[in-house]
Amino acid sequence: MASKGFFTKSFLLYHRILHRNLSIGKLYRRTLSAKLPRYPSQSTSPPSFDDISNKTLVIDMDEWLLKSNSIFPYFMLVALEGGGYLRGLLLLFSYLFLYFFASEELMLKVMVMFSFCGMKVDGFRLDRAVLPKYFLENVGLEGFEVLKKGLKEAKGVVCVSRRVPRVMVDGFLRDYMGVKEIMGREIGMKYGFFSGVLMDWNEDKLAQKMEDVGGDVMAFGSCFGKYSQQLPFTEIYTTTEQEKKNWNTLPQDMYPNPLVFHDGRLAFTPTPMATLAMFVYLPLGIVLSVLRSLIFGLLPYRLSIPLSSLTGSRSYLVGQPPQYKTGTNRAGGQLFVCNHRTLLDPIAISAGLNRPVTAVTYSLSRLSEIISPIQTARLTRNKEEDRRRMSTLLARGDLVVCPEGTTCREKFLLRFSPLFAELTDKVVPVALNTRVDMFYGTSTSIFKFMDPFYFLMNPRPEYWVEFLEKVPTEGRSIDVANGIQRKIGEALGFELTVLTRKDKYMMLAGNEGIVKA
Ligand SMILES: O=P(O)(O)OC[C@H](O)CO
Repeated sequence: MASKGFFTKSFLLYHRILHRNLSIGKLYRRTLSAKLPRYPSQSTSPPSFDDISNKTLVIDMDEWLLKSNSIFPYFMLVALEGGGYLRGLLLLFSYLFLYFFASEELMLKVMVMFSFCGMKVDGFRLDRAVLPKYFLENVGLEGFEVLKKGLKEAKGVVCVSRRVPRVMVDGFLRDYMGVKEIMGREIGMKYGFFSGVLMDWNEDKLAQKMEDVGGDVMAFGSCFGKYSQQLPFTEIYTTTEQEKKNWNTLPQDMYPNPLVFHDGRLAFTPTPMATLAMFVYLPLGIVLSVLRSLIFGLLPYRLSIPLSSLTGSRSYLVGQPPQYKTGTNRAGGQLFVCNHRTLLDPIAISAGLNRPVTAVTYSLSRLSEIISPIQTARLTRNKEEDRRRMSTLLARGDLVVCPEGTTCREKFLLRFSPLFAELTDKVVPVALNTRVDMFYGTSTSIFKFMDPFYFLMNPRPEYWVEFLEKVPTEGRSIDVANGIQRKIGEALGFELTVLTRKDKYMMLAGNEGIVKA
């Protein structure tokens, strides 16, 4: 009992001393920072944000914002999506070779060299079109909260990327995180091409920036500790790899700007092992893609669906597909209105109905038209001409329209163009969803004709087709179109937007998405 009392007293004494020291530490930090701003204190505890309206936050992206410190996947994305499979393979082999003996800096320089050397500077859009998705999936909620607070309340926020070059992070930080001041290492350029040489980190530039900003500077990231004597930080907050493992991932509904569009073929994070697995799988994937194309192109659906499922692909039919049209509609066939996931949507609907349909297309490559197992008909984007063409087709038989006009990979629906609502008195909305595990079957690249092959190259591609209740097309066509968009959105749990094909192509490819036949 006596010893228990002794321990309790000792513990309380220890606690009091500790508490006093910590309080003094806090005071010390403030006094110190006021007198000697060149020697800031460092803290691993969460920052207290009483009033930061006159402070500037400097946040290290790698150390404070991203959960995983592995940056190889971002370089592999640049190499594969911007350069191709050969460049990706070279990057992978050089990385695996150097992994065991090269320093971090050497590895970084080699990765930059293999990913960027010879790539055109003009039109480099991977930082906006491809990389943001992968950075967003790696943002730690705890680190993000600091950035969010800073952007809302602080005098300024500067994001620093010491490892991933600035050209790779700019789009993500600016467009999705809302950061305006971004500093990072540069890559050499010559004659409009990246040389692949990674420039040294310029501490003077950061110091200059801090001087311009003035006032109290709170730094987030342990790397700032190294420079605490050269840079005017007042407080430095650090975290460890171990701590970051316990961080939560930023949930999608908390993204400051939603990720509606993204591009690139890869549908997985290309870590070294995942990339190696993809290269090993690739020959089999090509065989599977050709085989599945032949199965769907040559055989009737009652054979092609079970056969393709033997190759690993899956199709799910939800709800009862409508039978042949009976009734007194103006037109001869039924009009199916669906959301747009891939070029294969009309084929999936045709398979669900177990009968042929015609699909209207816009900016489809000639090759895709030739190899299509169903009939396709081009639209012109001239309203009168398109109405005439669609009415003629509908009079002849069933017609599939994707009024979004372009595919969307994420759980969003783009604006539905209302022309279809003027063609018939009833339409059948169809909700479509897909799942891919290795490659996206859509793109804005010049090799768009490869889209269906990429979809079929996945180890286990999946399609869901849900036929919804018929909808009358009474009232204004725009209201009908919005109503059907809402119905499909509800069935899929997707968010509705007013974004268009033009918005998508301008953002991802910098053009309006007109594909030459
Ligand atoms: O390749 P997307 O995503 O622009 O979609 C193309 C349309 O299906 C063409 O009709």
